[in-house]
Amino acid sequence: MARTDGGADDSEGHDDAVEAAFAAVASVAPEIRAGLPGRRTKGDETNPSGEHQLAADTYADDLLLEAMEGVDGVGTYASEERTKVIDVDEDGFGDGLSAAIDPLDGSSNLKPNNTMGTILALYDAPLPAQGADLVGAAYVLYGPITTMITARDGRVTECVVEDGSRREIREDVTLPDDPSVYGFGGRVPDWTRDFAAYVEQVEADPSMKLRYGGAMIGDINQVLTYGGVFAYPALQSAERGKLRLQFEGNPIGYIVECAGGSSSDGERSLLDVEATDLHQRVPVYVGNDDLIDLLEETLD
Ligand SMILES: O=P(O)(O)OC[C@H]1O[C@](O)(COP(=O)(O)O)[C@@H](O)[C@@H]1O
Ligand SMILES: [Mg+2]
Ligand SMILES: [Mg+2]
Repeated sequence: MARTDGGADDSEGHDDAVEAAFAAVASVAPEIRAGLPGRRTKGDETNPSGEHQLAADTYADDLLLEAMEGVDGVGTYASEERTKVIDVDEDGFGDGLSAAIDPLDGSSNLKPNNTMGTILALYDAPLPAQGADLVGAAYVLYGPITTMITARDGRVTECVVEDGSRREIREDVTLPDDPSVYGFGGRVPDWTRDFAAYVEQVEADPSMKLRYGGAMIGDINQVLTYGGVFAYPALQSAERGKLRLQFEGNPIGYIVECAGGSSSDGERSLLDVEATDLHQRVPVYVGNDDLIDLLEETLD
């Protein structure tokens, strides 16, 4: 399902802060990328979701915190790698937008040298916040080239990141009408019966090809490019799935909805899911409207 307004509007004057936050993430993207060699192994420390952190996860997190501290209009910083929200405004009162960041998305892809990303969500509300309070979201894709997708006010733009600056390569990015890719996470035997029934229907369409890369950002960028559906579903062993609402589900739902697609937790738009905890998980289904409608009908 898609919300009709694609999240909160930007009329309350956050334009400069949203733009500055996008620029700040772009500015550190080359440094994050350059720091990846030598930070590819897991350490003993775990993040608040209980996953072992790579040196690269915490390295990227530190750089992004520093970058957000310099952004006027951003009041707080939270990330997948930290337990608590941090005040980053000059006065230390946390006034301004809330930035929620997945510093490295798909970090288990670092060992086999595959695609990864960085995700930014900007909420006009204290964290944890509902997706409907988003005023902007973005991601960086560390692929063969570094690109960045930004979304705000119902519009999505794709840029190449060069020397820490963005050069626009595609404006008004929308999902193609003739979807051709799908990527579904979780072990197949762990899928629910209803989700397996959905997959069967998707696979019955001869124009649909499997593309699953183990980094949501890589898979989402394929959906934005070719049209289709990405899911990290509710599992028999984990009814809330794997991905995190504040750092992953909400910003990706917002971006896909701004690009004319739909998002769902199985029942409703991701942007309508109640936020109860900073690190709460949520099943994520995003893609072309028809494919998400079919998903919601099948899971009903
Ligand atoms: O290894 P799995 O179970 O396929 O999980 C892959 C999924 O988990 C993630 O890596 C989770 O993100 P993090 O790397 O930020 O923890 C997604 O990017 C990806 O879609
Ligand atoms: Mg992630
Ligand atoms: Mg991560």
